[in-house]
Amino acid sequence: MTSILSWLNAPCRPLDDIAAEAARQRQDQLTKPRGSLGRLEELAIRLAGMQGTATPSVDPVQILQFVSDHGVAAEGVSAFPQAVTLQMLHNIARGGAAISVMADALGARMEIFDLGIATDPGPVAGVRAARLGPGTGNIAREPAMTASQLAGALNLGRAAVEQALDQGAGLLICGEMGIANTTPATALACALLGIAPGTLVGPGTGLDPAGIARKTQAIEKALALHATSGCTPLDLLGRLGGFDIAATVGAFITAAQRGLPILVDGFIITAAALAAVRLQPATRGWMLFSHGSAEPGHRLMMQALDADPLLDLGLRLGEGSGAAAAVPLLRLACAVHAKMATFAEAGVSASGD
Ligand SMILES: Cc1cc2ncn([C@H]3O[C@H](COP(=O)(O)O)[C@@H](O)[C@H]3O)c2cc1C
Ligand SMILES: O=C(O)c1cccnc1
Repeated sequence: MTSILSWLNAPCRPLDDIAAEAARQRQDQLTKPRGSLGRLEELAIRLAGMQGTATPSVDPVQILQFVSDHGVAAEGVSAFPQAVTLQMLHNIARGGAAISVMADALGARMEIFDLGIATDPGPVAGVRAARLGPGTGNIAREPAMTASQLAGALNLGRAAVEQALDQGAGLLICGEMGIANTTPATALACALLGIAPGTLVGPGTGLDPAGIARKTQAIEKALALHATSGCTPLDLLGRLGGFDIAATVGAFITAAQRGLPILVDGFIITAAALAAVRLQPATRGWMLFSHGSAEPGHRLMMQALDADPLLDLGLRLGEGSGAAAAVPLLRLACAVHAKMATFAEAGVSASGD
């Protein structure tokens, strides 16, 4: 296992401090009061440091959409039945899901993966079959993944990012769809942060209080069973995570190693981001955080990552939708950085004295 996944330990690409400093200096010469474009300035500077260029660009935007089932759905932890995962796979592929419409509106590339839906859909136009099993194990009773499934999911995320890089991607978004996946995301975050389930658990797709109590119990059982002393973040990912979450971890670590900026989505993808940072702390430097999810535990995960989201729109969908919503901000940050006139170019006085 360790040898199959030795790439996980390869160092992340260092950020280019010289390019970031040059971008900071350019921002101060643009025709606006210094700092007046606030976080748009910061975005351009960070992207310049990641891409090692004075003129960063996030295009083409690559969305990787990971669809998979979660055995813990059997514990009644979602407001929706497991069959919705398969139905949504077809909907995403046909263009009817929120992320499908957003990707189209943004002109972003989206690749859709079936990583293991409970029922094998057979060939579906626009979907890559990369099935690791008929969903994960029920974490309240057994580990989510075998060692080879975990390695398969991590390697798949890696290969997908390598392909996106070959196609010139400028920004990575990972999305997920899989009924019940706020449960493994919560369990993983609880184990990584040492927080009790009652503090992090939330309604997901819309559980009532009795449903939230069932979900809390399922997570408590899973933690008692799997989060034993001495287990590593990789053990926790395999025992408590999901195919979607593990593929995202593999994708994020690879993006940081290969120098591709990451735009992190909501609750589930942030749990994956947390696991990636625990495995490879320097991954954090490659992450931008798109939005604060309405799922209550998201705030604590973001605090642990020292992350301040760009948007707070009350979204609680997943699919990469919150990250997609923030893409126009990144594009605007890059555009003003590259195209605004400097004080010297425009003949505008650079100071009030
Ligand atoms: C129609 C529909 C579309 C979705 N798209 C994303 N999710 C989101 O909700 C699920 C997680 O919430 P829980 O843990 O409560 O099941 C995941 O599939 C996530 O992507 C959806 C959920 C539904 C019902
Ligand atoms: O923020 C998310 O990613 C989220 C929240 C609730 C349900 N599904 C996804």
